[in-house]
Amino acid sequence: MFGSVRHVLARGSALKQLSTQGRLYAVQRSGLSSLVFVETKGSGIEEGALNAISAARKLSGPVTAVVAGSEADAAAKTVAKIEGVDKVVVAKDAMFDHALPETTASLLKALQEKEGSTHIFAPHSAAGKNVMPRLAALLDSQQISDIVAIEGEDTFVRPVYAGNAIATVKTSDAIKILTVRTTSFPAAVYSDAASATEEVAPTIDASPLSKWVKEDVAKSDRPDLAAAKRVVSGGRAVKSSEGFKIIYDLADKIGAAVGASRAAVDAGYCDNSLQVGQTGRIVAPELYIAIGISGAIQHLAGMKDSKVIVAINKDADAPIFQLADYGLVGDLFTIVPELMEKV
Ligand SMILES: Cc1cc2nc3c(=O)[nH]c(=O)nc-3n(C[C@H](O)[C@H](O)[C@H](O)COP(=O)(O)OP(=O)(O)OC[C@H]3O[C@@H](n4cnc5c(N)ncnc54)[C@H](O)[C@@H]3O)c2cc1C
Repeated sequence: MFGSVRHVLARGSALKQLSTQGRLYAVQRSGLSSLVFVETKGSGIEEGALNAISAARKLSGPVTAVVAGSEADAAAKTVAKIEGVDKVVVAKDAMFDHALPETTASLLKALQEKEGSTHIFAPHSAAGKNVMPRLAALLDSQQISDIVAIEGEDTFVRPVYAGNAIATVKTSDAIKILTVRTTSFPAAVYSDAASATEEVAPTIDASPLSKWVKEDVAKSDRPDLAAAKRVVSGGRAVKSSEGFKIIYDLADKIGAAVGASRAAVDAGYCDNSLQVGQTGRIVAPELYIAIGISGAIQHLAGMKDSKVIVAINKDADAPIFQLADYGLVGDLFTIVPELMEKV
């Protein structure tokens, strides 16, 4: 089902190459260099940056991390210790808080021009997906989204059709704008040595187009879905939010994060931050247990790279069993309590 249909898409017309020729020469003369957008969380950073830095490291040339926000100086101290980062540029200004897309894109454009970067990376996170297309438009480039491998300085691999095919994309754009599927690149590690940091204050204005209102995040003591080693997910078959409790119980028993299908989320059985799939979170844990989930391609797109997949479903012909390493056919309300007794 997930055979890799490979095709090469050559992008960038001759006209476009001519129009960007000046910039192409400018970036080629100084060789490859990458800029990585690191999203800050107050004085901390979003972990996806570690995977984006690993991806950038696959190219030759220096890697510069961009840290922005009112506490960027504190966050920069963390980023400077990430292995593979050659320099951290720090834009300490409250206008960069919350990675508002238009303002952040303008910052990255200014830094690309300053550094002469050939490649700009961000995680394929909500912020990355929001900022990078705007940056691509500002730089007259085309974004390549959700890359899972890098074959060369202009050639990248990404899933298409909800992960049912793999496209190898070759771009002739002078500046490559890339979002990275974080589960496909190892997280960069921290070291004792710190790279250089440089404070910058580019002359850009905060965009009036979007403003920060508030954050409404479901609080949970369970492991974070994206980083968890084990995930237990429930589908429509749990029938209600009370029924979904069985998913939480098993997850807590084995120290797992909780996920859900879109049908379970849409029915209001659980919070939408738990949704796994094409329009939810992409996960690749060591163990994924899908309970009462049929295995629609949009769900599989978010979990098919899990190392071991266990499916519990009363329909022996459910598509999820084509992907599962272990399958239990039967009623989840019988099987899950039995399983909990045994683990
Ligand atoms: C553009 C688009 C994007 C989408 N994005 C996502 C996404 O990100 N994530 C996602 O999950 N879906 C997504 N979907 C929806 C997707 O197509 C499916 O509708 C959804 O995944 C189905 O959820 P489900 O498996 O829980 O429900 P169902 O398909 O209804 O499956 C329920 C399963 O439970 C089994 N079952 C029923 N009762 C029991 C029982 N008592 N014990 C055991 N098994 C039982 C049934 O046999 C069935 O296989 C998207 C759809 C579209 C069009």
